[in-house]
Amino acid sequence: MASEGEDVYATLLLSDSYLPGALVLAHSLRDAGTTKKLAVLITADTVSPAAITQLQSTYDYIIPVERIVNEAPANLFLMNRGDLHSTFTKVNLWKQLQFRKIIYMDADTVAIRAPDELFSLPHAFSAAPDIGWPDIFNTGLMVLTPNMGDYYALLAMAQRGISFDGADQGLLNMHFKNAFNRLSFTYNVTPSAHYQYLPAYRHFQSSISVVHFIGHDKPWTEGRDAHKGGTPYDESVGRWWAVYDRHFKEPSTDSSVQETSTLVQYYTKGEFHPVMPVVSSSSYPTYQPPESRSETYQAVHPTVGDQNVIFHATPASDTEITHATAEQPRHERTEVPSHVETAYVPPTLGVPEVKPEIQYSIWDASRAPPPADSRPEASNFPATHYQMSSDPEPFKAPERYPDPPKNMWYEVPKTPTYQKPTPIFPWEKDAPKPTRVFPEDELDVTEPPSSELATEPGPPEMEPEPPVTPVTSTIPVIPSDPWQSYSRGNAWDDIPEIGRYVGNLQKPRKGSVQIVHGQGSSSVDVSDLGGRKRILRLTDFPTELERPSLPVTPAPIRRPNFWGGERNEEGELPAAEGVPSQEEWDPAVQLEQLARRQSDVLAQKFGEDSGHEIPTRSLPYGSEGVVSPSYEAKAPTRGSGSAASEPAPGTVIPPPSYKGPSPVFDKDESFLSHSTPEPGTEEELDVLQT
Ligand SMILES: O=c1ccn([C@@H]2O[C@H](COP(=O)(O)OP(=O)(O)O[C@H]3O[C@H](CO)[C@@H](O)[C@H](O)[C@H]3O)[C@@H](O)[C@H]2O)c(=O)[nH]1
Ligand SMILES: [Mn+2]
Repeated sequence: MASEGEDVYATLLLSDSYLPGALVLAHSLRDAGTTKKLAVLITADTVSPAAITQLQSTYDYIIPVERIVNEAPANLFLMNRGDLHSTFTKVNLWKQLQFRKIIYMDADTVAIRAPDELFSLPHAFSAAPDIGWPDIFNTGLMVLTPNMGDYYALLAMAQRGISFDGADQGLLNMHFKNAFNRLSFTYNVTPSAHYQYLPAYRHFQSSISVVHFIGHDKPWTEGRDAHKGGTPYDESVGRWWAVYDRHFKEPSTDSSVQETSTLVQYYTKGEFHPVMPVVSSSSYPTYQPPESRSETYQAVHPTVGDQNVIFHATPASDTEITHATAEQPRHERTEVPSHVETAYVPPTLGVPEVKPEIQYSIWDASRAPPPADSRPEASNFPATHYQMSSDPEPFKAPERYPDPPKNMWYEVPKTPTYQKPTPIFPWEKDAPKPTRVFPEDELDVTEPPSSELATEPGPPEMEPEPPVTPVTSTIPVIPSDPWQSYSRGNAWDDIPEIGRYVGNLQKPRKGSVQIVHGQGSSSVDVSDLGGRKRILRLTDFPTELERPSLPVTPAPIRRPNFWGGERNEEGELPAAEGVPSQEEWDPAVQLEQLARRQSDVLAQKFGEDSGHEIPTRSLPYGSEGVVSPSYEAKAPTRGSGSAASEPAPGTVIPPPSYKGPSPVFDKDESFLSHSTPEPGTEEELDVLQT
């Protein structure tokens, strides 16, 4: 753990592919004699354990941080650097509060001299100008004071993808704007293959502290022979390789370095020469190397057919490392016995141990076809077998789980956001505070509750309106027989404000409200004002005594009849013209009259002497001599019936003709010619019955 307020050099490793850079940087600082500690921020999801192990040999602090990915990386492609999708992770530097000051250096920088003096700067943030746009700073070297204010501001920007170049340099320049302490360019010299200002370089060359290999190509991805010239860039690349060779070039004089350098070589173009442990010695045919090459050794990757090997560094990295081993100087090795077969151990699975007694393959794929009897390429891939657990013990949860992350942050709102809604109803203003009491808490209460609430309300007290007293207790005592003392009142019946409110609502309809006064009545006329207490018992119904008796048959509702006629004043239907009144209508007499009339007509038509005798016929069985009890023979008031033609009661009626009505009947002959209307609707029948 870092001591309080320590100064530290820090770099960032987002992928194994920058491992050579990170290690060369650390060694360059150490070699330059810095007294400060070295820290490396790593993203554990994209850096392999083998790389971390390698870092531990050089760095004092390995600090895992959350990877911050730019979710809107469009601007990155403007500079063709999609591989910089996660450089926002640099933001995590600002929350390393365990350090007083940090000199951050990209993993693609190399120190010519250690710039320890930068720790003494009073400024919170310092950086050197960028060669592409000198008004802004380059973020390959920054002197910063960790603080959470900048951290949260930068994090918020990063999460929104705010950066003009899609990476950290655009983001940090947008945040700090011109508020940065501008460092000399000598602290972050960024030469390129196209560097043109040679006189300046020569003039300031001796004061250069740090060189930074900006751009897609890095010294370790181009190989040691790529820049052998004398340009400023070539010279800078040479400085990098000098540090590399001091620590990682094989054969190393330092045995500890030799044991752990394989992974670095793997990510350094031209430096990887895998060792292949023996897997079998006799069961496979052997390969005899050509005589001419028997004294040299060239290790090759056995899984590919030629010597240009491309490895994907990590699943999360899109950086490719190319090894052109065919161009590399061959390493002298002991001659490999001809009977030895080899196997490949991928360096990412661990750093293979190089033991002097291990013997090597001698087939050079660049010069000869594969041995005729060799095994398939992938036959020696390592295989791991996993077995299902046969442990019968049920799973037991551990006693405690790891603590939640400490760096989670949530600000509890200081003032509650809840606001009481504005009252709508009048009673809301003086509403009693709600309380919650359980019945068992109240069992020892002997005092009955508020009489107005718990007992049957008596006659209303016509008192001057008392001041509003809020209901103090809403907890009734549970009686032995709850039905006896059950109140039909409501709490709000006793609150005058509610009475007034409902009264106002009902004002326009006051006249039609049925208010029952009387003994035992609990209702009070809402119109009965005059300074009296107005109580409206909405839920109280009148007792049986109070209720007026209802008519057995309710009076029918009179409506316009279906003939469309108006009612007369009494609401009766208008009298039909020519229709005798009910009292005057005796159906038996009418039948007789009809029959007789018909006979008369027939007699006139056919003559007395026609020879046709109209037979007499009795009335249908049971209807002889039937006279309506209410019948009183009267002269019809209207109609065509003649009084003279009416027979006296009891007269024998001649039998009717069954020829029925026919054209022989003249138009105006006096017999019943109107048809009986359809029976009326129920309403009309109601009217008729009364
Ligand atoms: O696959 C990767 C990519 C980047 N890095 C780290 O991120 C840094 C920035 O990437 P780099 O390739 O060095 O970017 P530059 O080519 O230097 O590009 C410029 O633009 C970058 C994005 O704005 C800035 O981070 C640099 O400081 C600036 O010099 C590296 O040094 C590493 O520390 C990795 O570890 N792995
Ligand atoms: Mn860089």
